[in-house]
Amino acid sequence: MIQLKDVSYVRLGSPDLEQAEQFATACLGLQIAERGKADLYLRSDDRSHTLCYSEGNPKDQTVGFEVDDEASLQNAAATLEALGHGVHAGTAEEADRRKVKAFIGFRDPSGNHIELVVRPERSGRRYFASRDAGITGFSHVGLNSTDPARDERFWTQICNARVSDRIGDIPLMRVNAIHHTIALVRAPQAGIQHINHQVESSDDVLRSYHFLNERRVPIVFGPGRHPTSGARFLYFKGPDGMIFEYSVGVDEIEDEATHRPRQFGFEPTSFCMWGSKPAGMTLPNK
Ligand SMILES: CC(C)c1ccc(C(=O)O)c(O)c1O
Ligand SMILES: [Fe+2]
Repeated sequence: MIQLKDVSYVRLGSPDLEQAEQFATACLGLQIAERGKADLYLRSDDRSHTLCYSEGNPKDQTVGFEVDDEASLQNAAATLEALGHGVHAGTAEEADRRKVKAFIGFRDPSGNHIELVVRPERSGRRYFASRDAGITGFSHVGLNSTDPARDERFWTQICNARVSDRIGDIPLMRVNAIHHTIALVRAPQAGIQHINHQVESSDDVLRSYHFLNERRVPIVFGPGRHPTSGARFLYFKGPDGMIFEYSVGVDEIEDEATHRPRQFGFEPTSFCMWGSKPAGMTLPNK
């Protein structure tokens, strides 16, 4: 069994790094950690980076998850290869570019590009962004899934994710005590469905709603409150249509042994208990 510890980073291809930088710093509220030759590294917490825009095709999207050590990485590679997943062993140069000690890459059953990493770099300097969005850290991703039941089996049976709750066929899965780190959302093709950052307070969510609205950043859902994790949220669109979420107050699962996932219907009230309806996201809005 592969034991995922946490989500580590997202890498997104971008045809326009300047536009990506403008959005990430002036709207989203991330801090520039470094500008490489073709990479823009961004921070949201005490890690060296949690988002990297890389010159290229916006369809190139990767999520990195941390595993314990190099032995776990070798075991993970063997497990995945035995299941028929092509595994790429990252070269030293590729690992440097990701600021990790070592990594492997593979595709999940829907075709999402996933990396498992060992020893992602931390920063000794405190995260300090030029826009005060109240971000406390990168927290979870939504992944497109062409078959959520199949992919749920992959993530739970092979990668030790546990289902905290389900909305219709969307599993919200945890890899540690936090309610969820991965959500699988039905879609016709692979891709990252959304990228979540936690913020400090409900005030930050509402402040950002007005701030982003004034700057004509498309708000696609919220402000609202998820009945599943209990979090107050806001979703908005960034470059190349990528959806970002701020949320605050995500539950933790107190007792791993006794937690039973709840089933919610695939309807708007299961996504927002305040009555907000998604617009421009592939979620039910009636
Ligand atoms: C996948 C969807 C939109 C979703 C549903 C529930 C929660 C939550 O309980 O926090 C999310 O964060 C989501 O992104
Ligand atoms: Fe989310």
